[in-house]
Amino acid sequence: MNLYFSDHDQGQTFFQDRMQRSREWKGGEDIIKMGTEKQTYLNYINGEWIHSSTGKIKASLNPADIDDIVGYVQESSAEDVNAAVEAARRAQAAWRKLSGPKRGEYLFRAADVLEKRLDEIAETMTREMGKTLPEAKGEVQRGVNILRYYAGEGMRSIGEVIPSTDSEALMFTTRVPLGVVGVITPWNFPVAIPIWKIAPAIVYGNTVVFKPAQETAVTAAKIVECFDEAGLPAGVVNLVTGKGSVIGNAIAEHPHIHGITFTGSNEVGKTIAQKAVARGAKYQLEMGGKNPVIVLEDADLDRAVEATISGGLRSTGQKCTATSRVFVQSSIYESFKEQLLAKIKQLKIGDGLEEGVWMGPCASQKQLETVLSYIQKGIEEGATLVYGGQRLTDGERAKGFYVQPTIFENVSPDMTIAREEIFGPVLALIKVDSLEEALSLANDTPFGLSASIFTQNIGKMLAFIQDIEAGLVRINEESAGVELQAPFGGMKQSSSHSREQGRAAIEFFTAMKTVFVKG
Ligand SMILES: NC(=O)C1=CN([C@@H]2O[C@H](COP(=O)(O)OP(=O)(O)OC[C@H]3O[C@@H](n4cnc5c(N)ncnc54)[C@H](OP(=O)(O)O)[C@@H]3O)[C@@H](O)[C@H]2O)C=CC1
Ligand SMILES: O=C(O)CCC(=O)C(=O)O
Repeated sequence: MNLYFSDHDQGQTFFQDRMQRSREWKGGEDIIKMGTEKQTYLNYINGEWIHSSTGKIKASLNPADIDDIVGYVQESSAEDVNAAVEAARRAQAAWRKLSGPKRGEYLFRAADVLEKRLDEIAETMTREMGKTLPEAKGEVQRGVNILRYYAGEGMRSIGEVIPSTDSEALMFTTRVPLGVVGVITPWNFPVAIPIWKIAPAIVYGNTVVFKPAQETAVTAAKIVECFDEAGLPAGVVNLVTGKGSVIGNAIAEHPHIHGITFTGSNEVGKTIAQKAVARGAKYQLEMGGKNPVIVLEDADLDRAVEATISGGLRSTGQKCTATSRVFVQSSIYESFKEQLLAKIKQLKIGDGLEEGVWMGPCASQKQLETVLSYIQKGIEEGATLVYGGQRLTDGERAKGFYVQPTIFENVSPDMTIAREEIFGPVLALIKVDSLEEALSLANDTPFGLSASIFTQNIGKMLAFIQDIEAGLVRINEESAGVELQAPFGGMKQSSSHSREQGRAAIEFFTAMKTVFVKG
Protein backbone atom coordinates (compact mmCIF):
# COMPACT_ATOMS: atom_id res chain seq x y z
CA MET A 1 0.00 0.00 0.00
CA ASN A 2 1.35 3.36 -0.93
CA LEU A 3 0.05 6.15 1.22
CA TYR A 4 1.76 8.90 -0.64
CA PHE A 5 0.75 8.91 -4.28
CA SER A 6 -0.15 6.77 -7.20
CA ASP A 7 1.57 8.17 -10.24
CA HIS A 8 5.21 8.87 -10.84
CA ASP A 9 6.22 11.85 -12.89
CA GLN A 10 9.90 12.52 -12.81
CA GLY A 11 12.10 15.00 -10.98
CA GLN A 12 11.44 18.07 -8.96
CA THR A 13 7.96 18.81 -10.29
CA PHE A 14 6.94 15.39 -9.18
CA PHE A 15 8.53 15.95 -5.79
CA GLN A 16 6.62 19.15 -5.15
CA ASP A 17 3.41 17.69 -6.45
CA ARG A 18 3.83 14.80 -4.11
CA MET A 19 4.33 17.15 -1.19
CA GLN A 20 0.92 18.71 -1.77
CA ARG A 21 -0.88 15.43 -1.82
CA SER A 22 0.86 13.86 1.10
CA ARG A 23 -0.22 16.83 3.12
CA GLU A 24 -3.78 16.13 2.29
CA TRP A 25 -3.48 12.48 3.19
CA LYS A 26 -1.46 12.70 6.28
CA GLY A 27 -3.33 15.23 8.32
CA GLY A 28 -1.04 18.18 7.82
CA GLU A 29 1.96 16.31 9.08
CA ASP A 30 4.26 17.89 6.55
CA ILE A 31 6.64 20.46 7.85
CA ILE A 32 7.11 23.76 6.08
CA LYS A 33 10.62 25.16 6.02
CA MET A 34 11.75 28.13 3.96
CA GLY A 35 8.67 27.88 1.82
CA THR A 36 9.26 24.26 0.79
CA GLU A 37 7.09 21.46 2.07
CA LYS A 38 8.92 18.36 3.18
CA GLN A 39 7.71 14.83 3.24
CA THR A 40 7.78 12.80 6.42
CA TYR A 41 8.59 9.17 5.67
CA LEU A 42 7.14 6.44 7.84
CA ASN A 43 8.20 2.96 8.81
CA TYR A 44 6.76 0.17 6.68
CA ILE A 45 5.50 -2.72 8.76
CA ASN A 46 3.16 -5.48 7.65
CA GLY A 47 2.40 -3.64 4.41
CA GLU A 48 1.37 -0.41 6.19
CA TRP A 49 3.21 2.92 6.41
CA ILE A 50 3.15 3.70 10.12
CA HIS A 51 4.63 6.11 12.65
CA SER A 52 7.29 5.01 15.06
CA SER A 53 6.14 4.29 18.59
CA THR A 54 8.46 7.07 19.78
CA GLY A 55 6.66 9.82 17.88
CA LYS A 56 10.09 11.24 17.02
CA ILE A 57 11.32 12.20 13.57
CA LYS A 58 14.69 13.30 12.26
CA ALA A 59 15.61 15.50 9.31
CA SER A 60 17.68 14.03 6.52
CA LEU A 61 19.99 16.75 5.23
CA ASN A 62 21.66 17.40 1.91
CA PRO A 63 25.45 17.29 2.46
CA ALA A 64 25.91 19.69 -0.47
CA ASP A 65 23.65 22.26 1.19
CA ILE A 66 22.73 21.88 4.82
CA ASP A 67 19.79 24.26 4.39
CA ASP A 68 18.16 21.67 2.17
CA ILE A 69 16.12 19.11 4.09
CA VAL A 70 15.45 16.10 1.89
CA GLY A 71 12.74 14.75 4.16
CA TYR A 72 11.97 13.62 7.68
CA VAL A 73 12.33 10.03 8.80
CA GLN A 74 11.19 8.06 11.83
CA GLU A 75 13.53 7.80 14.79
CA SER A 76 12.24 4.42 15.87
CA SER A 77 12.66 2.20 18.91
CA ALA A 78 13.27 -1.49 19.65
CA GLU A 79 9.50 -1.76 20.02
CA ASP A 80 9.12 -0.94 16.31
CA VAL A 81 11.71 -3.61 15.49
CA ASN A 82 9.63 -6.13 17.48
CA ALA A 83 6.54 -5.23 15.45
CA ALA A 84 8.48 -5.57 12.19
CA VAL A 85 9.91 -8.95 13.23
CA GLU A 86 6.43 -10.18 14.17
CA ALA A 87 5.12 -9.12 10.76
CA ALA A 88 8.03 -10.79 9.02
CA ARG A 89 7.48 -14.01 11.02
CA ARG A 90 3.80 -14.09 10.15
CA ALA A 91 4.51 -13.48 6.46
CA GLN A 92 7.21 -16.15 6.34
CA ALA A 93 4.93 -19.20 6.40
CA ALA A 94 3.07 -18.30 3.22
CA TRP A 95 6.01 -16.65 1.45
CA ARG A 96 8.31 -19.65 1.76
CA LYS A 97 5.54 -21.88 0.37
CA LEU A 98 5.36 -19.91 -2.89
CA SER A 99 7.38 -21.34 -5.75
CA GLY A 100 10.71 -19.70 -6.60
CA PRO A 101 9.43 -18.50 -10.01
CA LYS A 102 6.38 -16.94 -8.33
CA ARG A 103 8.59 -15.07 -5.85
CA GLY A 104 10.72 -14.02 -8.81
CA GLU A 105 7.69 -12.43 -10.47
CA TYR A 106 7.41 -9.94 -7.59
CA LEU A 107 11.04 -8.99 -8.11
CA PHE A 108 10.50 -8.43 -11.83
CA ARG A 109 7.62 -6.13 -10.95
CA ALA A 110 9.67 -4.23 -8.36
CA ALA A 111 12.42 -3.80 -11.00
CA ASP A 112 9.89 -2.24 -13.39
CA VAL A 113 8.67 0.21 -10.74
CA LEU A 114 12.23 1.16 -9.77
CA GLU A 115 13.13 1.68 -13.42
CA LYS A 116 10.13 3.95 -13.89
CA ARG A 117 11.26 6.03 -10.91
CA LEU A 118 14.97 5.96 -11.76
CA ASP A 119 15.51 9.69 -12.26
CA GLU A 120 13.55 10.73 -9.21
CA ILE A 121 15.19 8.20 -6.87
CA ALA A 122 18.65 9.03 -8.24
CA GLU A 123 18.01 12.70 -7.51
CA THR A 124 16.96 11.86 -3.96
CA MET A 125 20.14 9.83 -3.53
CA THR A 126 22.32 12.71 -4.72
CA ARG A 127 20.51 15.12 -2.40
CA GLU A 128 20.79 12.75 0.53
CA MET A 129 24.41 11.59 0.32
CA GLY A 130 26.12 13.76 -2.27
CA LYS A 131 27.31 11.45 -5.05
CA THR A 132 26.95 12.97 -8.51
CA LEU A 133 23.68 12.53 -10.36
CA PRO A 134 25.19 10.42 -13.20
CA GLU A 135 26.68 8.08 -10.58
CA ALA A 136 23.38 7.95 -8.71
CA LYS A 137 21.50 7.14 -11.91
CA GLY A 138 24.00 4.39 -12.66
CA GLU A 139 23.44 3.00 -9.19
CA VAL A 140 19.64 2.96 -9.49
CA GLN A 141 20.00 1.19 -12.85
CA ARG A 142 22.25 -1.29 -11.08
CA GLY A 143 19.46 -1.83 -8.53
CA VAL A 144 17.05 -2.57 -11.38
CA ASN A 145 19.50 -5.06 -12.88
CA ILE A 146 20.09 -6.76 -9.53
CA LEU A 147 16.34 -7.19 -9.03
CA ARG A 148 16.05 -8.78 -12.47
CA TYR A 149 19.04 -11.03 -11.87
CA TYR A 150 17.57 -12.37 -8.61
CA ALA A 151 14.10 -12.60 -10.15
CA GLY A 152 15.66 -15.08 -12.58
CA GLU A 153 17.33 -16.84 -9.68
CA GLY A 154 13.87 -17.98 -8.60
CA MET A 155 13.97 -20.37 -11.57
CA ARG A 156 17.44 -21.80 -11.06
CA SER A 157 18.59 -25.00 -9.40
CA ILE A 158 18.70 -25.15 -5.61
CA GLY A 159 20.38 -28.50 -5.24
CA GLU A 160 22.11 -31.45 -6.82
CA VAL A 161 21.77 -35.19 -6.96
CA ILE A 162 24.67 -37.04 -5.35
CA PRO A 163 25.30 -40.75 -6.08
CA SER A 164 24.55 -42.78 -2.97
CA THR A 165 26.47 -45.91 -2.00
CA ASP A 166 23.02 -47.53 -1.79
CA SER A 167 22.03 -48.17 -5.40
CA GLU A 168 18.34 -48.20 -4.50
CA ALA A 169 18.32 -44.82 -2.85
CA LEU A 170 18.09 -41.25 -4.10
CA MET A 171 20.35 -38.75 -2.42
CA PHE A 172 20.16 -35.03 -3.14
CA THR A 173 20.60 -31.59 -1.64
CA THR A 174 17.95 -28.93 -1.41
CA ARG A 175 17.81 -25.51 0.18
CA VAL A 176 15.38 -23.80 2.52
CA PRO A 177 15.20 -20.15 3.65
CA LEU A 178 16.73 -19.08 6.97
CA GLY A 179 13.48 -17.41 8.11
CA VAL A 180 13.57 -13.72 9.03
CA VAL A 181 16.66 -11.84 7.85
CA GLY A 182 17.87 -8.50 9.25
CA VAL A 183 19.38 -6.21 6.62
CA ILE A 184 21.63 -3.41 7.98
CA THR A 185 23.10 -1.13 5.34
CA PRO A 186 25.39 1.92 5.03
CA TRP A 187 24.87 5.21 3.20
CA ASN A 188 27.49 4.94 0.47
CA PHE A 189 25.47 2.78 -1.96
CA PRO A 190 21.97 3.49 -0.63
CA VAL A 191 20.16 1.68 -3.46
CA ALA A 192 22.55 -1.04 -4.67
CA ILE A 193 23.57 -2.46 -1.28
CA PRO A 194 20.04 -2.79 0.18
CA ILE A 195 18.82 -4.35 -3.06
CA TRP A 196 21.71 -6.80 -3.38
CA LYS A 197 20.79 -8.01 0.12
CA ILE A 198 16.97 -7.83 0.03
CA ALA A 199 16.50 -9.33 -3.46
CA PRO A 200 18.30 -12.64 -2.80
CA ALA A 201 16.88 -12.80 0.73
CA ILE A 202 13.30 -12.76 -0.51
CA VAL A 203 13.71 -14.76 -3.70
CA TYR A 204 15.06 -17.65 -1.63
CA GLY A 205 11.98 -17.45 0.63
CA ASN A 206 13.09 -15.32 3.58
CA THR A 207 11.26 -12.28 4.89
CA VAL A 208 13.13 -9.12 5.79
CA VAL A 209 13.49 -6.40 8.42
CA PHE A 210 15.46 -3.61 6.76
CA LYS A 211 17.34 -0.93 8.68
CA PRO A 212 19.10 1.59 6.41
CA ALA A 213 21.71 4.15 7.47
CA GLN A 214 20.05 7.25 8.89
CA GLU A 215 21.85 9.44 6.35
CA THR A 216 19.99 7.79 3.47
CA ALA A 217 16.69 6.73 5.01
CA VAL A 218 14.57 8.71 2.53
CA THR A 219 16.18 6.88 -0.39
CA ALA A 220 15.58 3.63 1.50
CA ALA A 221 11.88 4.45 1.97
CA LYS A 222 11.61 5.01 -1.78
CA ILE A 223 13.08 1.58 -2.51
CA VAL A 224 10.52 0.04 -0.17
CA GLU A 225 7.79 2.00 -1.96
CA CYS A 226 8.83 0.16 -5.12
CA PHE A 227 8.35 -3.22 -3.42
CA ASP A 228 5.03 -1.98 -2.09
CA GLU A 229 3.87 -0.84 -5.50
CA ALA A 230 4.99 -4.18 -6.96
CA GLY A 231 2.37 -5.77 -4.71
CA LEU A 232 4.72 -7.70 -2.45
CA PRO A 233 2.62 -9.45 0.22
CA ALA A 234 2.38 -7.68 3.58
CA GLY A 235 5.25 -8.43 5.96
CA VAL A 236 7.71 -9.81 3.38
CA VAL A 237 9.80 -6.62 3.50
CA ASN A 238 9.58 -4.31 6.52
CA LEU A 239 11.40 -1.00 7.01
CA VAL A 240 12.40 0.47 10.36
CA THR A 241 14.51 3.63 10.38
CA GLY A 242 16.48 5.02 13.30
CA LYS A 243 19.82 4.90 15.06
CA GLY A 244 22.14 1.97 14.50
CA SER A 245 22.81 1.71 18.21
CA VAL A 246 19.06 1.21 18.79
CA ILE A 247 17.54 -0.38 15.66
CA GLY A 248 20.64 -2.17 14.39
CA ASN A 249 21.36 -3.46 17.86
CA ALA A 250 17.76 -4.67 18.34
CA ILE A 251 18.06 -6.59 15.05
CA ALA A 252 21.38 -8.13 16.09
CA GLU A 253 19.92 -9.27 19.42
CA HIS A 254 16.44 -10.30 18.34
CA PRO A 255 15.80 -13.99 19.02
CA HIS A 256 13.50 -14.33 15.99
CA ILE A 257 15.92 -12.93 13.45
CA HIS A 258 17.73 -15.91 11.99
CA GLY A 259 20.27 -14.18 9.76
CA ILE A 260 21.87 -10.72 9.68
CA THR A 261 23.52 -9.26 6.61
CA PHE A 262 25.56 -6.11 7.26
CA THR A 263 27.73 -3.68 5.32
CA GLY A 264 29.56 -0.92 7.16
CA SER A 265 32.45 -0.31 9.52
CA ASN A 266 34.62 -3.04 11.05
CA GLU A 267 33.87 -1.75 14.50
CA VAL A 268 30.10 -2.24 14.20
CA GLY A 269 30.43 -5.40 12.09
CA LYS A 270 32.39 -7.13 14.81
CA THR A 271 29.83 -6.32 17.51
CA ILE A 272 27.05 -7.67 15.28
CA ALA A 273 29.03 -10.87 14.73
CA GLN A 274 29.53 -11.36 18.46
CA LYS A 275 25.82 -10.88 19.16
CA ALA A 276 24.84 -13.24 16.35
CA VAL A 277 27.25 -15.94 17.51
CA ALA A 278 26.01 -15.62 21.09
CA ARG A 279 22.49 -16.58 20.04
CA GLY A 280 23.38 -18.92 17.16
CA ALA A 281 22.19 -16.70 14.31
CA LYS A 282 23.85 -16.69 10.90
CA TYR A 283 25.65 -13.49 9.93
CA GLN A 284 27.41 -11.97 6.97
CA LEU A 285 29.63 -8.89 7.14
CA GLU A 286 31.12 -6.70 4.42
CA MET A 287 33.37 -4.09 5.94
CA GLY A 288 36.36 -1.90 5.24
CA GLY A 289 39.21 -1.90 2.80
CA LYS A 290 42.64 -0.32 2.38
CA ASN A 291 42.84 -1.16 -1.25
CA PRO A 292 46.15 -1.00 -3.13
CA VAL A 293 46.90 -0.31 -6.76
CA ILE A 294 50.33 -1.31 -8.08
CA VAL A 295 51.71 0.54 -11.11
CA LEU A 296 54.71 -1.19 -12.69
CA GLU A 297 57.17 0.42 -15.10
CA ASP A 298 55.66 -1.28 -18.18
CA ALA A 299 52.15 -0.02 -17.38
CA ASP A 300 50.03 2.02 -19.74
CA LEU A 301 50.50 5.19 -17.73
CA ASP A 302 47.46 7.10 -19.01
CA ARG A 303 45.23 4.20 -18.11
CA ALA A 304 46.83 3.76 -14.68
CA VAL A 305 46.39 7.47 -13.89
CA GLU A 306 42.74 7.47 -15.01
CA ALA A 307 42.00 4.35 -12.99
CA THR A 308 43.73 5.67 -9.87
CA ILE A 309 41.66 8.84 -10.01
CA SER A 310 38.42 7.03 -10.72
CA GLY A 311 39.08 4.23 -8.20
CA GLY A 312 40.33 6.55 -5.48
CA LEU A 313 38.24 9.69 -5.80
CA ARG A 314 34.91 8.90 -7.42
CA SER A 315 32.04 9.04 -4.91
CA THR A 316 34.46 11.20 -2.88
CA GLY A 317 36.43 8.06 -2.02
CA GLN A 318 33.49 6.65 -0.09
CA LYS A 319 33.58 3.09 -1.40
CA CYS A 320 34.87 0.08 0.46
CA THR A 321 36.60 -0.83 -2.82
CA ALA A 322 38.17 2.63 -3.27
CA THR A 323 41.90 2.85 -4.00
CA SER A 324 43.79 4.33 -1.07
CA ARG A 325 47.41 3.17 -1.45
CA VAL A 326 49.23 3.59 -4.76
CA PHE A 327 52.51 1.67 -5.13
CA VAL A 328 54.48 3.02 -8.09
CA GLN A 329 57.74 1.63 -9.45
CA SER A 330 60.57 4.16 -8.90
CA SER A 331 61.53 4.51 -12.58
CA ILE A 332 58.10 5.92 -13.51
CA TYR A 333 57.18 7.45 -10.15
CA GLU A 334 57.78 11.10 -11.10
CA SER A 335 55.96 10.93 -14.44
CA PHE A 336 53.04 9.09 -12.84
CA LYS A 337 52.82 11.70 -10.08
CA GLU A 338 53.01 14.58 -12.54
CA GLN A 339 50.21 13.20 -14.72
CA LEU A 340 48.09 12.37 -11.69
CA LEU A 341 48.39 15.87 -10.26
CA ALA A 342 47.70 17.52 -13.62
CA LYS A 343 44.45 15.58 -13.96
CA ILE A 344 43.34 15.97 -10.35
CA LYS A 345 43.69 19.76 -10.57
CA GLN A 346 41.05 19.74 -13.32
CA LEU A 347 38.37 17.91 -11.34
CA LYS A 348 35.24 19.96 -10.74
CA ILE A 349 34.03 19.70 -7.17
CA GLY A 350 30.56 20.82 -6.20
CA ASP A 351 26.91 19.91 -5.80
CA GLY A 352 26.39 16.53 -7.46
CA LEU A 353 23.15 17.77 -9.00
CA GLU A 354 25.06 20.34 -11.11
CA GLU A 355 26.04 19.31 -14.58
CA GLY A 356 29.76 18.79 -15.07
CA VAL A 357 30.53 18.24 -11.38
CA TRP A 358 32.86 15.25 -11.02
CA MET A 359 33.08 14.96 -7.24
CA GLY A 360 30.47 15.85 -4.63
CA PRO A 361 30.79 16.49 -0.89
CA CYS A 362 31.47 13.98 1.87
CA ALA A 363 28.19 12.32 2.84
CA SER A 364 27.92 13.93 6.28
CA GLN A 365 29.63 16.27 8.68
CA LYS A 366 30.90 13.27 10.64
CA GLN A 367 32.48 11.84 7.50
CA LEU A 368 34.05 15.21 6.61
CA GLU A 369 35.53 15.49 10.10
CA THR A 370 36.90 11.94 9.89
CA VAL A 371 38.57 12.68 6.56
CA LEU A 372 40.07 15.97 7.77
CA SER A 373 41.38 14.31 10.92
CA TYR A 374 43.13 11.62 8.85
CA ILE A 375 44.69 14.32 6.68
CA GLN A 376 45.93 16.08 9.81
CA LYS A 377 47.37 12.81 11.14
CA GLY A 378 49.15 12.23 7.83
CA ILE A 379 50.83 15.63 8.14
CA GLU A 380 51.70 15.16 11.83
CA GLU A 381 53.19 11.71 11.22
CA GLY A 382 55.53 13.13 8.56
CA ALA A 383 53.96 12.28 5.19
CA THR A 384 54.37 14.96 2.50
CA LEU A 385 51.14 16.62 1.41
CA VAL A 386 51.53 17.19 -2.33
CA TYR A 387 48.00 18.28 -3.17
CA GLY A 388 44.75 19.28 -1.44
CA GLY A 389 44.15 18.65 2.23
CA GLN A 390 41.69 21.49 2.80
CA ARG A 391 37.98 21.80 3.35
CA LEU A 392 36.40 23.85 0.52
CA THR A 393 34.28 26.71 1.84
CA ASP A 394 34.20 29.23 -0.97
CA GLY A 395 30.82 30.48 -2.29
CA GLU A 396 28.03 27.90 -2.29
CA ARG A 397 30.47 25.29 -1.04
CA ALA A 398 30.39 26.90 2.39
CA LYS A 399 27.01 25.22 2.86
CA GLY A 400 28.33 21.72 2.22
CA PHE A 401 30.84 19.15 3.46
CA TYR A 402 33.40 19.56 0.70
CA VAL A 403 37.01 18.51 0.88
CA GLN A 404 39.74 18.74 -1.76
CA PRO A 405 41.08 15.59 -3.38
CA THR A 406 44.23 14.96 -1.38
CA ILE A 407 47.54 13.35 -2.35
CA PHE A 408 50.31 12.36 0.07
CA GLU A 409 53.76 11.00 -0.70
CA ASN A 410 56.64 9.75 1.45
CA VAL A 411 54.11 7.61 3.26
CA SER A 412 55.65 4.82 5.33
CA PRO A 413 53.78 1.56 6.00
CA ASP A 414 53.35 2.25 9.73
CA MET A 415 51.63 5.64 9.27
CA THR A 416 47.94 5.83 10.16
CA ILE A 417 47.01 6.96 6.63
CA ALA A 418 48.65 3.79 5.27
CA ARG A 419 46.86 1.52 7.73
CA GLU A 420 43.32 2.73 8.48
CA GLU A 421 40.36 3.09 6.15
CA ILE A 422 39.82 6.82 5.54
CA PHE A 423 36.68 6.64 3.36
CA GLY A 424 37.49 9.92 1.68
CA PRO A 425 39.29 11.30 -1.40
CA VAL A 426 42.80 10.72 -0.05
CA LEU A 427 45.56 8.83 -1.88
CA ALA A 428 48.94 7.76 -0.47
CA LEU A 429 51.69 7.43 -3.10
CA ILE A 430 54.40 4.93 -2.19
CA LYS A 431 57.57 4.35 -4.24
CA VAL A 432 58.68 0.73 -4.74
CA ASP A 433 61.56 -0.94 -6.57
CA SER A 434 59.93 -4.21 -7.59
CA LEU A 435 56.71 -6.18 -7.77
CA GLU A 436 57.89 -8.27 -4.82
CA GLU A 437 58.31 -5.19 -2.65
CA ALA A 438 54.94 -3.83 -3.80
CA LEU A 439 53.19 -7.12 -2.98
CA SER A 440 54.77 -7.36 0.42
CA LEU A 441 53.73 -3.78 1.33
CA ALA A 442 50.28 -4.12 -0.27
CA ASN A 443 49.60 -7.22 1.85
CA ASP A 444 50.81 -5.53 5.03
CA THR A 445 47.31 -4.58 6.18
CA PRO A 446 44.52 -6.18 8.17
CA PHE A 447 42.19 -5.64 5.19
CA GLY A 448 41.85 -7.63 1.98
CA LEU A 449 38.94 -6.37 -0.07
CA SER A 450 40.09 -5.34 -3.54
CA ALA A 451 43.40 -4.71 -5.32
CA SER A 452 44.57 -3.87 -8.79
CA ILE A 453 47.77 -3.89 -10.85
CA PHE A 454 48.85 -2.10 -14.02
CA THR A 455 51.34 -4.04 -16.14
CA GLN A 456 51.63 -5.59 -19.61
CA ASN A 457 53.58 -8.58 -18.31
CA ILE A 458 51.54 -11.77 -18.04
CA GLY A 459 53.95 -13.39 -15.58
CA LYS A 460 53.59 -10.41 -13.25
CA MET A 461 49.81 -10.43 -13.60
CA LEU A 462 49.75 -14.11 -12.63
CA ALA A 463 52.06 -13.54 -9.67
CA PHE A 464 49.76 -10.75 -8.52
CA ILE A 465 46.63 -12.91 -8.89
CA GLN A 466 48.31 -15.64 -6.82
CA ASP A 467 49.93 -13.58 -4.10
CA ILE A 468 47.75 -10.54 -3.44
CA GLU A 469 45.55 -10.96 -0.37
CA ALA A 470 42.27 -9.60 -1.71
CA GLY A 471 38.85 -10.98 -2.55
CA LEU A 472 38.49 -8.81 -5.65
CA VAL A 473 41.55 -8.85 -7.93
CA ARG A 474 41.64 -6.48 -10.90
CA ILE A 475 44.19 -6.32 -13.72
CA ASN A 476 44.62 -3.08 -15.67
CA GLU A 477 41.40 -1.76 -14.12
CA GLU A 478 40.53 0.37 -11.12
CA SER A 479 40.12 -1.27 -7.71
CA ALA A 480 36.44 -0.28 -7.42
CA GLY A 481 33.70 -1.78 -9.55
CA VAL A 482 31.64 -4.76 -8.61
CA GLU A 483 29.56 -6.76 -11.07
CA LEU A 484 26.25 -7.97 -9.72
CA GLN A 485 26.50 -11.47 -11.23
CA ALA A 486 29.90 -12.20 -9.64
CA PRO A 487 30.74 -13.06 -6.03
CA PHE A 488 31.85 -10.08 -3.94
CA GLY A 489 33.65 -10.07 -0.61
CA GLY A 490 37.01 -9.72 1.03
CA MET A 491 39.77 -11.64 2.73
CA LYS A 492 41.15 -11.01 6.24
CA GLN A 493 39.20 -8.37 8.19
CA SER A 494 37.29 -7.01 5.18
CA SER A 495 34.52 -9.53 5.50
CA SER A 496 33.21 -12.48 7.44
CA HIS A 497 34.80 -14.68 4.73
CA SER A 498 31.48 -15.11 3.00
CA ARG A 499 30.54 -13.71 -0.39
CA GLU A 500 27.59 -11.62 -1.56
CA GLN A 501 25.99 -11.17 -4.99
CA GLY A 502 25.82 -13.49 -7.97
CA ARG A 503 25.06 -17.13 -7.20
CA ALA A 504 27.20 -16.86 -4.08
CA ALA A 505 24.28 -15.19 -2.29
CA ILE A 506 22.47 -18.51 -2.01
CA GLU A 507 25.11 -19.68 0.48
CA PHE A 508 24.14 -17.08 3.03
CA PHE A 509 20.41 -16.75 2.49
CA THR A 510 19.57 -20.46 2.61
CA ALA A 511 20.33 -23.52 4.69
CA MET A 512 21.23 -26.72 2.88
CA LYS A 513 19.52 -30.04 3.51
CA THR A 514 20.99 -33.35 2.41
CA VAL A 515 18.16 -35.75 1.66
CA PHE A 516 18.34 -39.53 1.48
CA VAL A 517 15.27 -41.31 0.09
CA LYS A 518 14.75 -45.04 0.12
CA GLY A 519 11.60 -46.56 -1.31
N1 LIG B 1 32.28 -1.20 3.79
C1 LIG B 1 31.56 -0.16 3.49
O1 LIG B 1 30.98 -0.14 2.44
C2 LIG B 1 31.39 0.93 4.45
C3 LIG B 1 32.36 1.25 5.36
N2 LIG B 1 32.18 2.26 6.21
C4 LIG B 1 33.28 2.61 7.12
O2 LIG B 1 32.72 2.91 8.37
C5 LIG B 1 33.09 4.23 8.80
C6 LIG B 1 31.96 4.82 9.62
O3 LIG B 1 30.78 4.93 8.83
P1 LIG B 1 29.38 4.68 9.51
O4 LIG B 1 28.29 5.09 8.62
O5 LIG B 1 29.39 5.31 10.86
O6 LIG B 1 29.36 3.08 9.57
P2 LIG B 1 28.56 2.15 10.57
O7 LIG B 1 29.20 0.82 10.56
O8 LIG B 1 28.37 2.84 11.85
O9 LIG B 1 27.12 2.08 9.86
C7 LIG B 1 26.68 1.05 9.02
C8 LIG B 1 25.25 0.63 9.42
O10 LIG B 1 25.29 0.04 10.72
C9 LIG B 1 24.38 0.73 11.60
N3 LIG B 1 24.88 0.66 12.97
C10 LIG B 1 25.58 1.59 13.66
N4 LIG B 1 25.82 1.17 14.92
C11 LIG B 1 25.25 -0.04 15.03
C12 LIG B 1 25.15 -1.00 16.10
N5 LIG B 1 25.69 -0.79 17.28
N6 LIG B 1 24.51 -2.16 15.85
C13 LIG B 1 23.96 -2.42 14.65
N7 LIG B 1 24.00 -1.55 13.62
C14 LIG B 1 24.65 -0.38 13.80
C15 LIG B 1 24.34 2.12 11.02
O11 LIG B 1 23.22 2.83 11.48
P3 LIG B 1 23.18 4.46 11.52
O12 LIG B 1 24.34 4.95 10.76
O13 LIG B 1 21.92 4.79 10.88
O14 LIG B 1 23.22 4.85 12.95
C16 LIG B 1 24.29 1.81 9.53
O15 LIG B 1 23.00 1.41 9.15
C17 LIG B 1 33.38 4.95 7.50
O16 LIG B 1 34.22 6.01 7.71
C18 LIG B 1 34.00 3.85 6.69
O17 LIG B 1 35.36 3.73 7.05
C19 LIG B 1 31.01 2.97 6.22
C20 LIG B 1 30.01 2.71 5.35
C21 LIG B 1 30.15 1.68 4.37
O1 LIG C 1 32.68 -0.80 -5.83
C1 LIG C 1 31.46 -1.04 -5.83
O2 LIG C 1 30.79 -0.99 -6.85
C2 LIG C 1 30.75 -1.45 -4.57
C3 LIG C 1 31.51 -1.04 -3.37
C4 LIG C 1 30.84 -1.38 -2.10
O3 LIG C 1 30.21 -2.39 -1.97
C5 LIG C 1 30.95 -0.48 -0.96
O4 LIG C 1 31.64 0.52 -1.03
O5 LIG C 1 30.30 -0.75 0.06
